[in-house]
Amino acid sequence: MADVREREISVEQEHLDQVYRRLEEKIHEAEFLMNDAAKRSQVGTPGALAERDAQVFRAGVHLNRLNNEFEDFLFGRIDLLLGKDGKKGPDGAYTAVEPAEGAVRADPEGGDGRQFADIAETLHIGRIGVLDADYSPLVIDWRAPAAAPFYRSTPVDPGRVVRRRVIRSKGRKVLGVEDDLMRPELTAFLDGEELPVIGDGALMAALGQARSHSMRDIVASIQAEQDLVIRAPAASVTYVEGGPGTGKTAVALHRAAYLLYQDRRRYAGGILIVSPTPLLVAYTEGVLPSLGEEGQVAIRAVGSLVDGTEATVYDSPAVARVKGSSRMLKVLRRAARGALERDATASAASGGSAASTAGGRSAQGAERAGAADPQAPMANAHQLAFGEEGPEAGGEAKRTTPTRLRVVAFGRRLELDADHLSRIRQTALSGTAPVNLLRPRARKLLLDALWDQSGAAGRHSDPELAAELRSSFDEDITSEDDFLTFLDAWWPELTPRGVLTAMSDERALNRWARRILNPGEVRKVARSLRRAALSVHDVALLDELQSILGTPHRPRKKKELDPLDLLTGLDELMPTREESQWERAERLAAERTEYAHVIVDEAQDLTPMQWRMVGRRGRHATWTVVGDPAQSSWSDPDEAAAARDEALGTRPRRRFTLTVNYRNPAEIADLAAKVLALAMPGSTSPSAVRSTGIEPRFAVVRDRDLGRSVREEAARLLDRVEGTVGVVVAMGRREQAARWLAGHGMGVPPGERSRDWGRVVALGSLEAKGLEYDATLVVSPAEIADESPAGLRVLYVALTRATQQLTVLSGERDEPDGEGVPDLLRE
Ligand SMILES: Nc1ncnc2c1ncn2[C@@H]1O[C@H](COP(=O)(O)OP(=O)(O)OP(=O)(O)O)[C@@H](O)[C@H]1O
Repeated sequence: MADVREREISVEQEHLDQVYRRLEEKIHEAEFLMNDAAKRSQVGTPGALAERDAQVFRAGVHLNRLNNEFEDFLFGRIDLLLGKDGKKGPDGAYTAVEPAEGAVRADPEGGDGRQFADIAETLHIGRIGVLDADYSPLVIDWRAPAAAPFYRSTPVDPGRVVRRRVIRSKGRKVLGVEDDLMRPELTAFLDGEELPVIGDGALMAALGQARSHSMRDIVASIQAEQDLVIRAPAASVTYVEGGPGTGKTAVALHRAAYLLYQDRRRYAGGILIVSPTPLLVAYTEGVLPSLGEEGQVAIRAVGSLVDGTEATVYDSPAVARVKGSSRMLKVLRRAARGALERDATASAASGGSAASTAGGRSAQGAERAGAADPQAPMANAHQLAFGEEGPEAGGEAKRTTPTRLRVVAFGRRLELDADHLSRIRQTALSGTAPVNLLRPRARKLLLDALWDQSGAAGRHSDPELAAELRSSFDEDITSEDDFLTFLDAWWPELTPRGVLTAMSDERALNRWARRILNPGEVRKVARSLRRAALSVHDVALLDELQSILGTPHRPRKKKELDPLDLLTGLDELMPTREESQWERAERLAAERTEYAHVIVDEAQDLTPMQWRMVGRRGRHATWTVVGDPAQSSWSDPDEAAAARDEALGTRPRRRFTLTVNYRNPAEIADLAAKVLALAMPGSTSPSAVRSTGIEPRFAVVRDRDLGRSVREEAARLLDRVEGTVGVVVAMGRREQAARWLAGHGMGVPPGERSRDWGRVVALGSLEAKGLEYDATLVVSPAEIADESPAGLRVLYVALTRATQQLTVLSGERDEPDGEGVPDLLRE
């Protein structure tokens, strides 16, 4: 058998060598194109320059792909029977292909009923397609319709596939092959020799591998039910549900690569993948480059969807529940209008007037603080643990709204008092237009009121003269610095951050949240907004505020010219350089706020406000939404579902369910199923595809020393697995757990120094979303479950992270029995 294996490896090696020879030829071609393009740069006509840019762009992309060091560049092969004429299935894949009549023949001797056939075609599958010089395929791109049978064929429905082979290689060397036989009843021949079968199949080989801190692609072992999702047509909404470990994240990533391959032009508009945490972004972001796709896909954590924000702080569950709820929408709308008038009551009460007068005090500086200030205290983000409220944003100079406007025009002193100003503001604010876009309207209303007061309106009966007089009146006033300073203070340009800061004032928030939030909620939300860092839930509020406020139109800055060129007149002679195709692509990617396709991972966790934020990024997009309601950490799934439906609109949905758990061995999946039964009675868990024979371990905190027990149990797991260990604790303990694992304040015994603690990670329960480890230590199930209304579902997530071993550590609160099994996990 070893001989056969070696022989089969050398057969694949020969093929790989041929592929590399061809790739080298293609690299030379691409280099030639680049050089040729460089030469054309000598020719200066605009047409030639544009053509050169386009050519360099294409050749550069090509070279980049070919030079990319693909590990296992070639990974698959299928051996096929002679087929009927191929027909495309509804999704573009050749699934309907069946063997041709007579492709399989019965034993000529009649003997034991065995069947025989000849292999008519062999296809190699890889990360990108490579054609030979005569255009015959040496490697087929895994996303091409012809590659679909590699994934879709099963022994139940084999189609033309007799043998599916996964080829393992590193660089240019083939290391091994694993075969699955799709038609075991058949004796097949290739070039007159019987087709050999090597190994136990690729899936089991892939699943048994140790995990690292980044996810691997599954391109060599995608299963049939997953392939249906990956290749589903992109129209409307593709909706995928499946329990933990069913490959939802993997499928979502492969789908992005598939869509790009299938319609690159359409998806030049960008694909956005929304992920729940920065940890999951970091874990998954290597998958697309390994599939040969980069650039057009943005993977963003839900706390980083607004440019320039990277929120990692979590609000306490009570605060998150309010901030995530769609009740906030009305509060924000009121706040965005109310923030214009910050501290009006306070300043009126103290008799203060920040009015701008023609020769009197000016409101200078009034606009610098508070709502209009982009540098308001929240900009100063730093990491805080869940539940901590952090330092108060004190010491900020409060912006006060001027309560009087005095100007001198046409030799008369004119004045608008607080009541008048307030009426003008109300008139300007009527309607739903974005607040920042209403400033010109407010300015116009002020001028109208001053004009009325001036009495100049009746001076001329001739309409032309009257209009002239009015426009010189307006000019007179608006050219005064004091009027402009007043306007800036009275109707400042608001920023989302500024309004959020204004909402940290409990009295103000109370006004804006009247009959929407109760006083306790107002207090908590205002307090949470006074901390220095943005929370993950604040980001959706910022985004909502941005759309409520609007961005005032600013004339585009004129290109700056070199003063010397201006002096010498050279600027007239120098043609302005056209933006190159490359620069344009980069600029568009940087400016992109809407996408052609949006993929939402862990969709069950999006709050209503987050759905609104994500929805704004895909107003004209097609969608792939993957999630598992049983893992939802949001307390009110019905409210979130309504917001989701609003974001997705009336687009039709195509639903898929994934049913097999590839991550957890049966021993761990069975334990997790007990919590699922409590968290969502009646729902079924996915079936685990393998078992290890290793039961979960139940440990109990020793000597009431939680920290030391955590470290001991983590060390024990480190010794038992080759890859990573995740220690999952309640959110309130995440920083404490990191200190325990670092050994702070504990004497570290000599034996421990040799352990590789870099393989261990401490995680708050909400951060464990989507991640996986070789081994997991779940600390105090009761603590995790009690932390929020969705606590049992969060615990279910924590228990389903391990690919090999699981330890559950219980404290007193878990009420462990004699075996250490906590109350929540008993029968
Ligand atoms: N066809 C496959 N071949 C090999 N490995 C697979 C396959 N499908 C899934 N896996 C592996 O199973 C694990 C779980 O996959 P993934 O994280 O995508 O699941 P999930 O459904 O998103 O889980 P969760 O809901 O818990 O976040 C990953 O390690 C993934 O690589």
